[in-house]
Amino acid sequence: MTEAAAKPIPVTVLTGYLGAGKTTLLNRILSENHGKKYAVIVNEFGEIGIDNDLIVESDEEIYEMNNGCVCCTVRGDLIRVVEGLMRRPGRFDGIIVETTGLADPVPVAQTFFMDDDVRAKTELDAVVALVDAKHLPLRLKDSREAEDQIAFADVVVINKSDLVTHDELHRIEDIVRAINPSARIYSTSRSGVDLAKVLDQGAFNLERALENDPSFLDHDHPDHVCGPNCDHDHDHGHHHHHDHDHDHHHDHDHHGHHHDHGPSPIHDVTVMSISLRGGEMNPDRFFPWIQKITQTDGPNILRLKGIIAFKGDEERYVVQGVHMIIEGDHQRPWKDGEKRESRLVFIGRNLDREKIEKSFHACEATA
Ligand SMILES: Nc1nc2c(ncn2[C@@H]2O[C@H](COP(=O)(O)OP(=O)(O)OP(=O)(O)O)[C@@H](O)[C@H]2O)c(=O)[nH]1
Repeated sequence: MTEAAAKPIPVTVLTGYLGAGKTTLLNRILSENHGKKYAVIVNEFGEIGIDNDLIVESDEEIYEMNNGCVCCTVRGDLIRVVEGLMRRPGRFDGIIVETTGLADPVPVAQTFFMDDDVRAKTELDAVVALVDAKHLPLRLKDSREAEDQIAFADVVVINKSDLVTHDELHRIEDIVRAINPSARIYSTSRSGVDLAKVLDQGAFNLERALENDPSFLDHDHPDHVCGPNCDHDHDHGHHHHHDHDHDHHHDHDHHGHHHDHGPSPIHDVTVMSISLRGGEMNPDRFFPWIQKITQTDGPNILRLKGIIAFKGDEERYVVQGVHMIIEGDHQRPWKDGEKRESRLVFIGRNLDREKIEKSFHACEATA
């Protein structure tokens, strides 16, 4: 084995709340000409895989981990994927893990210390948190996750600076600094931060992680014990001392005690997702519908994203939103043999599933 191959592979964990700009940053990493090769691991939330469709096409290897409960995905799939990558030394310069917007980055980070083999061959380089400058004040009110993600990060990228004033941006910087005084903080739009400030940082600080959470390295971390229906294999020296009975569904995650502000609440079970799948859409119905729904239900829509097939349109149309801000664009031509269907996911609170489903299907093109 060459010396280069023996060097631990740096791992960058991308975190940040739903819609903050993680995939936008990932796409830059995959498209920019930096001469490095990354393996990408994406964990997504929502029943129908859309995130993978939003990642630019590139030569990089992309591993999707769909719908796993964060603790199980981390303990199972993530270790397996990383171990698989490690068997091919020299092929990658780094690993990037994009976590779901609702995930606590702590168990993801822990993975790189728990398994001896993984620990020896990888090096957690930095936890990078994306922050949506426009919606952070709202997030800090309603989502403990948003604060936890910032608190645990080594690098914080305050994104969407185009949606706020200078004064607001300074206020956001102050808030982020107050939550995490030791992080490197950058402000940008379209996740346009200099990649040299994000990758290869050597910024993860185990001592700081342990200071914030003395049980960070414990195999039996109290926060990350799985329930009885956990389906991951328990062969990592990880035993179940107590059950906290959660159904292993996609809409929950765990909180580490890495940021000291009182007892940890139960995960955010109020967040739900609605996955819609339909045929070709009539644009004259679809656009007014999506406009209306984001105006009326916007406060409850944390995230929406979809790939839409419009009748008579040769290209796939991507629609994305965060609360009332929505954007859309053609992505690429439909490929031969690709099913021309429309998929749309809403993630939010108090969403009326039946109403949304029915009105979505009413936008379908009739023959
Ligand atoms: N106005 C504005 N929009 C942005 C900016 N960065 C990203 N967006 C848009 O915000 C939406 C969400 O961006 P993503 O990069 O998909 O966010 P994400 O964090 O990967 O989202 P999830 O994976 O769903 O958690 C997309 O519609 C982006 O085009 C920005 O700086 N300004």
